[in-house]
Amino acid sequence: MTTDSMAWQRGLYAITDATLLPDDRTLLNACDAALRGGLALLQYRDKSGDDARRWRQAAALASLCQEHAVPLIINDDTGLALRLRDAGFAGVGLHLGQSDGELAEARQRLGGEALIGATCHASLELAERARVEGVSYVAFGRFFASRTKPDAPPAPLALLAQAAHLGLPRVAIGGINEHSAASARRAGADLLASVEAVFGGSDVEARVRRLNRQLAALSP
Ligand SMILES: Cc1ncc(COP(=O)(O)OP(=O)(O)O)c(N)n1
Ligand SMILES: Cc1ncsc1CCOP(=O)(O)O
Ligand SMILES: [Mg+2]
Repeated sequence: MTTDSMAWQRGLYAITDATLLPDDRTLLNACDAALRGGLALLQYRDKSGDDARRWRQAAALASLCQEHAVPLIINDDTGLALRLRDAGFAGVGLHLGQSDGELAEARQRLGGEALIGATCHASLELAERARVEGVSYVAFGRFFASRTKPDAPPAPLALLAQAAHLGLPRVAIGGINEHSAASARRAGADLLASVEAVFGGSDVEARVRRLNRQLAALSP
């Protein structure tokens, strides 16, 4: 797989959740279904602190994502992303929040090709700094109420248009679902990042297909 294609820059960005997907089988089945439904990006987000589990699950997802030619983004953990890359998995990227380490250092360690994203909350200044540090995309939000991360700082939709000058794909996160995706897209989001709308129900593939149909109806 190569990530020099632009396909990752627009569409649905699914993020895993250890509460909704508590064991390996549930996680892999759900991610496989989501990938079949059509994702631009998949993020592995696991706060368990269990290194063996995180390696096992991330490696299984990296293999799955490679089959589907979709980049796998590792949340928070530059070391895990590097370890996967060094194990030979293609298309492994990284997402860092404001307390998750230095973006410039991650860029230097992962190299120029890796997809690296940054949480910018509601701040254009953070996004401008992240761009200087070499990120591939900037993420803003939360834009709507989120049960996954209810205390994430809120952001106004108008920010998405204000970030256009950065020239980077803009991710909208926080409460993105079939009721809110259209307004986030119309406000300027290139990528719609979601946990619950993708993984919060039984038929994951159908949920993803529904969201994609909605987005396709709004394009270009
Ligand atoms: C695409 C995307 N955007 C934002 C976040 C949030 O990152 P962070 O602020 O570091 O919070 P945690 O996800 O680590 O709880 C994200 N993970 N992905
Ligand atoms: C990780 C994160 N960062 C800001 S909101 C959020 C959670 C997104 O989950 P959901 O799509 O279920 O609101
Ligand atoms: Mg983080």
